[in-house]
Amino acid sequence: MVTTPFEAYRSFIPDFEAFSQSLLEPLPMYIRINRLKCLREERVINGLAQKGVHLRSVTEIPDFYEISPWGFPIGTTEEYYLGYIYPQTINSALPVLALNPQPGETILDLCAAPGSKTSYIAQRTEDRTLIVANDKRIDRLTALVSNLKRLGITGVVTTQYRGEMFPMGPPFDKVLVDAPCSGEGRYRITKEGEVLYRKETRTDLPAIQKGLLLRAFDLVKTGGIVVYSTCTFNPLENEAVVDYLLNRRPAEILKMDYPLPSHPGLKEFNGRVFDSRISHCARFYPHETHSVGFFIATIRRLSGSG
Ligand SMILES: C[S@@+](CC[C@H](N)C(=O)[O-])C[C@H]1O[C@@H](n2cnc3c(N)ncnc32)[C@H](O)[C@@H]1O
Repeated sequence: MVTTPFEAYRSFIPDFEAFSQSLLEPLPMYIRINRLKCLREERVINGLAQKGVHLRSVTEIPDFYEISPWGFPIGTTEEYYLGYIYPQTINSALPVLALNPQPGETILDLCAAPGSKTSYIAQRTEDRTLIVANDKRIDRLTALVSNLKRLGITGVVTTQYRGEMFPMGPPFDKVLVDAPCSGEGRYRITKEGEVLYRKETRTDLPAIQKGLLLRAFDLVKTGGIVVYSTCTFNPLENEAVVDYLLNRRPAEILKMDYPLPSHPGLKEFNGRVFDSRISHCARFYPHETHSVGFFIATIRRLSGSG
């Protein structure tokens, strides 16, 4: 039996033993082909094959490929420097697919750096949407700008605000809140017993997440979409945050068909009962998706004052 820090979640994580076992396996590695620059995918497939790297198309997610061997330093290849590929885990595509960005829309990515989702939004819209990519950290925004430049993306404006205080102005069509979180979904243990991706934080993450989601909602137009995502299992950073919004604003949670296996949002946790609409949120587990753990709420702003 594998011991993990997730015993408190045993009651709701499906097939808990398989889940725990999966945390001992290395994380599969994926890339996205950047079609804004790479017009012939054979160029990438053949170029990487010459270096001993093989690609398997992830049929469920447009533009994504699993690479083998997993540990290959893909960020040192010519294909990476030319902006033809972007290393990105498959779950990270899901909030963008949920946002369903369309050319001509104005989209705010409230916690954007280093730009994995911003750049996928640009790719999905052929760089024909105006994206405002915000992050509170300048060092991470610098990485975002460098990524966008390498990928050949032009339709992005960057801003540096605490998202909770992002200035009110003309409303956006859509807002993505890929929130700072405890990152539990990235937890793995190596054969040597080393714990990967464990984050220690003294910050009150749920308080920050609630502030970000509320502001995102106020920044989107009536009928517009807010997607809230985290890579953690913790219900206090997921369902409880969405519950907080539902109690304060006129919102609807959309029931989505995600292309990877998912489970409904929880009805309750530790005796705390959540709004029944939260069952339309989606939870993703690493042993079922072969990727990191994830949570997504796709929210529509309704008219009215709440
Ligand atoms: C999960 S990461 C975002 C990853 C990014 N969406 C991507 O796909 O590349 C969370 C980001 O939120 C930023 N952040 C943390 N607190 C914030 C706040 N109060 N307002 C805005 N950004 C914040 C962090 O600097 C970090 O870059």
